[in-house]
Amino acid sequence: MRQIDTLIHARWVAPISGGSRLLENHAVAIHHGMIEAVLPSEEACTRFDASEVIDRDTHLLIPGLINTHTHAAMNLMRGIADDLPLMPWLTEYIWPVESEFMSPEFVADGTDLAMAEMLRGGTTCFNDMYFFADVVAERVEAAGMRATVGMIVIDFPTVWAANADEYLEKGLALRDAWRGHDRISTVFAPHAPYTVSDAPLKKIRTYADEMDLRVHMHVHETAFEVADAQEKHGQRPLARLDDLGLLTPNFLAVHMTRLTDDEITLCARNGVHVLHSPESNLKLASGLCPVQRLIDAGINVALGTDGAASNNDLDMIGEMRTAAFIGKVAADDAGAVSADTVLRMATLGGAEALGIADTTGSIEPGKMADLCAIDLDALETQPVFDPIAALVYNVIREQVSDTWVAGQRLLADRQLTTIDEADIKARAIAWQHKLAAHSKDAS
Ligand SMILES: CSC[C@H]1O[C@@H](n2cnc3c(O)ncnc32)[C@H](O)[C@@H]1O
Ligand SMILES: [Zn+2]
Repeated sequence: MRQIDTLIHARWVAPISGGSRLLENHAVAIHHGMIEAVLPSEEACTRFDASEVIDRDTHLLIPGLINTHTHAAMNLMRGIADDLPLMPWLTEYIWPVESEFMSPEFVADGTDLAMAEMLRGGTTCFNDMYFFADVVAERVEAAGMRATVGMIVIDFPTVWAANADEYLEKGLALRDAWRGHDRISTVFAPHAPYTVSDAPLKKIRTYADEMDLRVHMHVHETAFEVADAQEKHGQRPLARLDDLGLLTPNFLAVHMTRLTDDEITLCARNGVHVLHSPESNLKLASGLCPVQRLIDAGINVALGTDGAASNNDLDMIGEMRTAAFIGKVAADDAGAVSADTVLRMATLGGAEALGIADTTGSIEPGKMADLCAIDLDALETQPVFDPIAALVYNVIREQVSDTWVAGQRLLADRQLTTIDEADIKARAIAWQHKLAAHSKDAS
């Protein structure tokens, strides 16, 4: 018998890749953080002697969910300014609060709160875009999560950097500091076409090509953005980004509403990935992303929540349901954006977008054990004809029992193992008192 670290027996396993849609009564064998085998439970008992055996006999085991677009620390601004469209939300509330309160402490506490929420909802990896990315990386390291951390650029001075060159310098220093880390990597993160000028975008394009790094950017979020770009640059944002050479397989375009057929063809031809954030798009009334049309054109569409100030949660299970529902309406077709499609978007599609699909995103030997167990035993989930459909159309995130990253159980029977829940809750409430005067309700 082979000695291994962990054997997880599950009622169902959805591996996402490898040919089987759903396996019943299977086990996942884990050693040194890596998946060693996925095999029938009975056979696993004869082949492996595990130090830890975990039975999940009413559960569905899926790859850990990958939140491909968020601003984790914005969890501290959850509910500060609701019921507003993007630009007034940003310019009258969010940016003023950020300019007054942004600090390493804010980012540390906000990121911890976000990671606690994400792990409790089955998310194992997130792609972040925020200030003090050095602090984000340190908190991710401490919590044991996986993340791609944004080397942000925005063309106005903040407490993080004075100008685009300094943002880039700090980003590249961050990349050097975390290069080769097994769970943390860096991506360029220019904020949006309307906040970053041509010169820094050209530099980012050159660096991204040279270093083969992803470029994560809000694009075509609203009709206003598109109209404003036409007025200021004489062309729509995607056309400008294309002229700047940014539309490549390294480009991650967040939001992507108001797309023409030609723009979809352009993105497909250039291998652009789309990071779909349906709840933020709905709440800010930004617009619809034509997900099924993008998929039909051959574009990889992944899923993200955006920040908690525009969502107002980091619930990837809820986001899957919303993506499926709104995707059907956008396509005028109940068969569009199926449960299987959104589960793939939230797992392997996310890993492909972030360039980490050799490490995570599916349950197969050789990948890291980034996993999520969901208990389907709840009365409200019965009867379970199809566990994947139940997950997308019925389950709530409180049914997530366990979350593993690289084989480490970061949520065990709904208890976080690396983040102190009571402490982070108290810190969030302390920030609420500091920020209270800036909330929309107070004005
Ligand atoms: C440069 S750090 C990130 C920057 O983005 C702001 N932000 C958060 N959500 C959105 C969104 O949906 N669209 C555009 N900008 C957003 C955040 O407040 C930071 O300032
Ligand atoms: Zn965003």
